[in-house]
Amino acid sequence: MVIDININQAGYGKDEPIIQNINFSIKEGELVGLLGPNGAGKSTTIKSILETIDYMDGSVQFWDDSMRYAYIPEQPVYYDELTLWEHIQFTASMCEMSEEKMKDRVQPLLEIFRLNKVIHELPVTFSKGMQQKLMIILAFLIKPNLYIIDEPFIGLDPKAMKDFLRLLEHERANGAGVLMSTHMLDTAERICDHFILMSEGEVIAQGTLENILKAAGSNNVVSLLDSFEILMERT
Ligand SMILES: Nc1ncnc2c1ncn2[C@@H]1O[C@H](COP(=O)(O)OP(=O)(O)OP(=O)(O)O)[C@@H](O)[C@H]1O
Repeated sequence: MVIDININQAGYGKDEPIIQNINFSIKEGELVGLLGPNGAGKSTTIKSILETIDYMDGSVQFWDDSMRYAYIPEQPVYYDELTLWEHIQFTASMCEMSEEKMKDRVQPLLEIFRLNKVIHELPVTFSKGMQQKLMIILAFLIKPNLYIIDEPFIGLDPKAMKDFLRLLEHERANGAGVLMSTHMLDTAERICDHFILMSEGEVIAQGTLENILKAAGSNNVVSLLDSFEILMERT
């Protein structure tokens, strides 16, 4: 087990809970998809896990204190005055990583994501996709126990997406867990082991694809998208 999440209520003010009764855990190597329409509460759930939410009643527990996570946000977050290389150095120093280890890990990533030529430039001059790649490189640099990824499928070009998923697969094989929020149900269906379907701040179904198809309860339901539509209609 990597993390156990039990959120009774959370939101942006104590009197107005936005999400309720969100309970799930993520095991080593598991990819859990957090799915739901706009406003369902996916980002609020992620903020609760990251403990950046204003109000939460519940608990978020890593299996042991030495575990750490990396968060890849949908909107890239960076320091305006630091270059790409300085971001890498700063992240490595926060993790007390040696310069040698940092270079070993980061060089292949810079090559894969084709950012070698801009290492001494400021991310503010990058395209959105390049900024997203910076977020991804920083996450893979620290090799966390848990990757928390908010909508990775918008902004990256097809090759970058393929490379990203391949690297993630490698991390999972080494025991990292992943929580990924997305609207891309066809891709989620292909890559996730577990699904959490949210609507209006609550979980309407969770489990394996088989569990979700079963919960939708129709013999004609063959895809995650179909099940989601049926389950949404019921709420
Ligand atoms: N900072 C905030 N203050 C108050 N309410 C907020 C805030 N951020 C989000 N909300 C509300 O919380 C609810 C859930 O929003 P959230 O961003 O968690 O949804 P989401 O599932 O991530 O949606 P999307 O797919 O559009 O990103 C929405 O009704 C939204 O208006």
